[in-house]
Amino acid sequence: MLIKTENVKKEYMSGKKKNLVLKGVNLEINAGEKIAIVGPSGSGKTTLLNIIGLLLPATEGEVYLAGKRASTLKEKERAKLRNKFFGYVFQEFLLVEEDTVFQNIEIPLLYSLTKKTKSEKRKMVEEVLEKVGLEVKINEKVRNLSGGERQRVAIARAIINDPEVILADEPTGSLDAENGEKIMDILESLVDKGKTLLIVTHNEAIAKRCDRIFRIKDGYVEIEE
Ligand SMILES: Nc1ncnc2c1ncn2[C@@H]1O[C@H](COP(=O)(O)OP(=O)(O)OP(=O)(O)O)[C@@H](O)[C@H]1O
Repeated sequence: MLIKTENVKKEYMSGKKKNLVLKGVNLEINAGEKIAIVGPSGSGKTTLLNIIGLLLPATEGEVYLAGKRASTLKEKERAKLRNKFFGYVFQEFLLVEEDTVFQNIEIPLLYSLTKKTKSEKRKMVEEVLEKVGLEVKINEKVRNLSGGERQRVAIARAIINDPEVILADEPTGSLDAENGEKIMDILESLVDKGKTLLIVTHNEAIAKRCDRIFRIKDGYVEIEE
């Protein structure tokens, strides 16, 4: 088992009122699985994804990543997991508009422990761009790209450090059906090569393409095989 959550709870404060969004989530995810996280707006999908991805602390409960207890990790180990274990794909892309596709994708390499030469970096960026079918745009500025192309750049950046798990928050949300399907094709091809995928989606057609669906309802997760 690659990822496990044990009785994960998350409470937010909105003003003086407490809002218990996750009331006790128990999940087990195996390597190579394709999981959709679905549920109504505000049900806690992004919250759950971010807790699993070490971007947000749980109020209670525990997350295990490759057997390690997340709560006991030192900051350095957490940073390493964020950089190497997870690849994050968000809807808002978080790309640098004025920079080229190459410059945007090499960013995670700048934070990696093993320093790369310029030509090594170029080769790695070319390889991931080939995986997402965007080689020809390597020197294009991001601001000149379409929504679907931007999402492909975001995926390329997420996989450049060869993560084990891809966490995707509504990666098809801003795209039309055809481009959304194409992005899903790319994510599926990565799973075929051994990666694990957790994808938050409102789109039932995208969810149906996954091995299992985690449906958040009233703070708990119902699992559909
Ligand atoms: N930082 C925060 N502080 C207070 N409340 C928050 C915070 N982040 C999220 N919430 C609340 O927690 C609930 C769950 O939010 P979350 O973004 O996880 O839902 P979601 O299922 O991903 O929603 P959507 O489908 O609309 O993106 C919402 O009611 C939201 O307002």
